[in-house]
Amino acid sequence: MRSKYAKQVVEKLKHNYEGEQEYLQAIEELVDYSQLERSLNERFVGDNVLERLLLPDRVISFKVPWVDDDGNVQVNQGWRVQHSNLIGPYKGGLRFHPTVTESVLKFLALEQTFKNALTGLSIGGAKGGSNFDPKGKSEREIMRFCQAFMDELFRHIGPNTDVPAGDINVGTREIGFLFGRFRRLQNQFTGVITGKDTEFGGSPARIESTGYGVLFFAERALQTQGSSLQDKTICISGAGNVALHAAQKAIALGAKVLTLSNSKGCLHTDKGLNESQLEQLLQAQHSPNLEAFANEHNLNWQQDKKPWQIACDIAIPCATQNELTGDDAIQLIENKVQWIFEGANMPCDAEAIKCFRESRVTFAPAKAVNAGGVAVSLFEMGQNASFSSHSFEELEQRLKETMYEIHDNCLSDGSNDYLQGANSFAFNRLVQARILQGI
Ligand SMILES: NC(=O)C1=CN([C@@H]2O[C@H](COP(=O)(O)OP(=O)(O)OC[C@H]3O[C@@H](n4cnc5c(N)ncnc54)[C@H](OP(=O)(O)O)[C@@H]3O)[C@@H](O)[C@H]2O)C=CC1
Ligand SMILES: O=C(O)CCC(=O)C(=O)O
Repeated sequence: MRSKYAKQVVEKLKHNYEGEQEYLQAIEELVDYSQLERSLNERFVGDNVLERLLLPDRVISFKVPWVDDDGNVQVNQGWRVQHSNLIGPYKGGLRFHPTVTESVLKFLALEQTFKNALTGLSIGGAKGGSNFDPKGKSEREIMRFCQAFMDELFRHIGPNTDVPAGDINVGTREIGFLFGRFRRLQNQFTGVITGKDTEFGGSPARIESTGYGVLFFAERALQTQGSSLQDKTICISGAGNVALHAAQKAIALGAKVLTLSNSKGCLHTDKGLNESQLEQLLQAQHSPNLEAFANEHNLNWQQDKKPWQIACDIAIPCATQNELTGDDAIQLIENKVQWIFEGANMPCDAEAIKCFRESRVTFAPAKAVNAGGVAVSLFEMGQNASFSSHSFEELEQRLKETMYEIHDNCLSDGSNDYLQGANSFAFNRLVQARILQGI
């Protein structure tokens, strides 16, 4: 139930940002699924804390002119949304994809702020990117685009100001190009961006951390319900960084991974993928060609299909926002799915969340489940600040402990409701910080 104050704030934002569908969707989810009424004291309302927490501090928007291989000048739009540095430097990934808009980045930056607060660590929230489509571009074109993007971004970031990282289509290669340009422009070697190659300050576990973290969270959630991942069937969507590392860890923990997918279709096997198949998929430098892989290994390839029509115990959407709709949720529920762990950011649309909550399915939101990536990014920042390094094993252990702690933070309000618990924990931290730091 929204209070009168929360209703007024949401109505105002809906009016002011009409058309920013993803941003408004994230706002409504946060307001509806948290125990905001517990914060409704005089200061919260009088200081208009809710509106101030939901609005980004600033949105930086810029043009990115770059030269293609034919010598033509192309122009894309770039953004950095610095949502909140109340509890730590702005932090969050960069996404290069034709579907990127200001609304998408505003939702991602808002979610990032709450996710980072939920970790209990000292990290603020931001997100950035461009509508640049790297598909079909040469490596030199991608490099020139990254350099042009950094030619503007560099003046807005710094190790204590704002620390970007990767996201869709921004992996170790792109981070290298971005970091190289920053270093040249500023003549500084600092931890200004995370997800770097380990040869120049990267954390040995950052690539694996989001996907592995998803599975550590799932492991803890199932343990709490007296169950385990052993022999559970899992449908995963996506075939990028998060999806493949989630699949790899799921297999290592004894589960059966039935699907992967990409924008072209879905790979399916009732037997489950094995470790060496995952190794082969992880060798592909960028999102692998799943259809060719399915043909090579005699697996089932379903063109233009999503994984959600396949019966499984656990569904882990790891591709993109709103990829799992209300109809997909109904299908999963009919097929007796028991757990949903969001690996991507906001992959379940509002209708799907409603369906899961009305059924007996356990639903755990992205801001809790996929927080392992940003947590290990913070470890990379610490490593860079102290010119030290850590082993993979040490970082994986810290990641596991952090994911268990995030899991327990979600349940700390006693509601046994991951969505409500995650939002409320993060809200409480941010509201406190907002009030204590004045107007
Ligand atoms: N990388 C990280 O550390 C973190 C990532 N996340 C979130 O996880 C999700 C995946 O990110 P990541 O794995 O890094 O990205 P990648 O670029 O590595 O992979 C993205 C995957 O999703 C697929 N995909 C993208 N858009 C669509 C679409 N519209 N329909 C179907 N499939 C699609 C891609 O397929 P194709 O190649 O065909 O486009 C690809 O297989 C995102 O929501 C991201 O915000 C969250 C926390 C941290
Ligand atoms: O590692 C980071 O800074 C951010 C990761 C990210 O973009 C996310 O959690 O969605």
